[in-house]
Amino acid sequence: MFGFLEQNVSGRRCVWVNGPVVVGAGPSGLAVSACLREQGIPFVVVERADCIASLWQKRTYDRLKLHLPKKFCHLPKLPFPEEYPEYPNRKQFITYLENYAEKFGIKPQFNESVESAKYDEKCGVWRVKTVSTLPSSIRSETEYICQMLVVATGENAEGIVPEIEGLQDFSGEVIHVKDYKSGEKYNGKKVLVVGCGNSGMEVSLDLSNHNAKPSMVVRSSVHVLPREIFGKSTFDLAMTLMKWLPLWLVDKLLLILAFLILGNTQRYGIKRPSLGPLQLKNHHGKTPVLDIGALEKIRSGDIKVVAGIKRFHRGSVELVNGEILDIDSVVLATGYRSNVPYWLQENELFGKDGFPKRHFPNGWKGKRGLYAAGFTRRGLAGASADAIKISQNIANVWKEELNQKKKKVPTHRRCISTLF
Ligand SMILES: Cc1cc2nc3c(=O)[nH]c(=O)nc-3n(C[C@H](O)[C@H](O)[C@H](O)COP(=O)(O)OP(=O)(O)OC[C@H]3O[C@@H](n4cnc5c(N)ncnc54)[C@H](O)[C@@H]3O)c2cc1C
Ligand SMILES: NC(=O)C1=CN([C@@H]2O[C@H](COP(=O)(O)OP(=O)(O)OC[C@H]3O[C@@H](n4cnc5c(N)ncnc54)[C@H](OP(=O)(O)O)[C@@H]3O)[C@@H](O)[C@H]2O)C=CC1
Ligand SMILES: O=C(O)C(=O)Cc1c[nH]c2ccccc12
Repeated sequence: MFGFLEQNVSGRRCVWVNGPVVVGAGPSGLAVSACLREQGIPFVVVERADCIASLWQKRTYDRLKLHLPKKFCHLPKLPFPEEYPEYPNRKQFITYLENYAEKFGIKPQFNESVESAKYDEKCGVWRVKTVSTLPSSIRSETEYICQMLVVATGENAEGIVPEIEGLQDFSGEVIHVKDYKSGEKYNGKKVLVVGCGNSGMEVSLDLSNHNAKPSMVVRSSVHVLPREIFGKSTFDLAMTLMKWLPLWLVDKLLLILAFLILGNTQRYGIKRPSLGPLQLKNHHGKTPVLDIGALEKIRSGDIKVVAGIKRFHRGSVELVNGEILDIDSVVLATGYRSNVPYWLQENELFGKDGFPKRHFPNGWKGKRGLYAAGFTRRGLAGASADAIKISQNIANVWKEELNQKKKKVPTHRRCISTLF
């Protein structure tokens, strides 16, 4: 896969990659790599962490389980083991991904963070610059040069930390939910959970299960659906209904069923958005909460629902309705963002928000050999769909180029002398 490897005068390693460079070794990067391996195409995977699936290994909490049934979450060419439960837990999912990487011989370049990637028009190549993330190492840099680039850095690359008045002066611990592991250490503590997406709901539940006292901030609205309806996955049911009915009608049915099972969530301070849950997910990327028990705790008062935040004080928080709550700690479950705009110097495929400008199913391919995997806002199933299309497209380009090379001298040779 490495054409050649050299040290240039400034100490930067330059690596010519025969085949695509894949940025990110999460489920999306692994899925693309596995499909490329099956097609016999060489590739290099670059990963900033020291392991595969770093979101799952390092930035998720102990009790996490997939919230969609396993048939919607496996990657291409390898279903979950039969003995896995319907909703695999975090450890099982990580084991599955490790076996996946092993099976397809995926060996990422770990501890290398991509800091910039730019298309070199003159040479017709992508220049992908990485910096070592190892703390003790001197800043070692590598430049990968390739003709195809697969962006697989994820929708959840960075935690969003909102600027809230007084937060700097708050005397207790403040963490983003990506650093939350368990409610164990919060026993007896009053914890403000900011945000009511799946993270905020599940962390509030975990805190309550560990005898902490969570208050969850709901500043606007959210759709809460039961994870299962009459023993069948709500997501599965929705997918089945969508084959026959328009989205708005499926939404109406889901909301009727949710009302019958959960009751009126508004009674507990949780307003529903005016757009239905699937329409909201499709048009705005906002995931409905699939409830695994938080609502019951809200009903019983073990999780308190509170209004938006006005400002923090040293040991308390002031809400927009004037209420003041004494709190010991804060968990910011305030969402994630893509980091693509920080490093990819391109503005045709990706927009300013770090997501492809064109929506599913059209956002996976750009120009000049650029691809986006895992930005469909459709979870793991979306990542798998991208991987299949991307690898197929790369295989076609690859085979075409091989045929052309048989006929004439490859064009990139002209450039090599100017690269160093
Ligand atoms: C808590 C949580 C639970 C979820 N549960 C489900 C679920 O049950 N079902 C479902 O379908 N989806 C779920 N999702 C959606 C989630 O997006 C996918 O599960 C999946 O992790 C996405 O894979 P990915 O490879 O696209 O991104 P990631 O898993 O985030 O992987 C991206 C990788 O790229 C690396 N990276 C980022 N930037 C750089 C850089 N500049 N240089 C080098 N490497 C970089 C990261 O370190 C990371 O390892 C969940 C998400 C979260 C946050
Ligand atoms: N078991 C599982 O499989 C789990 C899956 N996930 C997935 O991970 C992804 C990320 O979820 P999540 O981390 O919940 O992020 P989300 O983006 O879904 O939710 C962020 C929440 O934070 C709120 N918020 C943001 N800023 C503020 C602020 N300044 N004050 C008050 N509230 C604020 C938002 O409110 P508003 O709507 O008003 O902006 C929203 O409720 C989702 O796709 C989710 O499904 C997460 C956890 C568990
Ligand atoms: O868990 C997530 O974040 C997902 O994106 C999975 C997902 C894709 N489509 C959905 C619709 C409703 C709930 C979850 C998902």
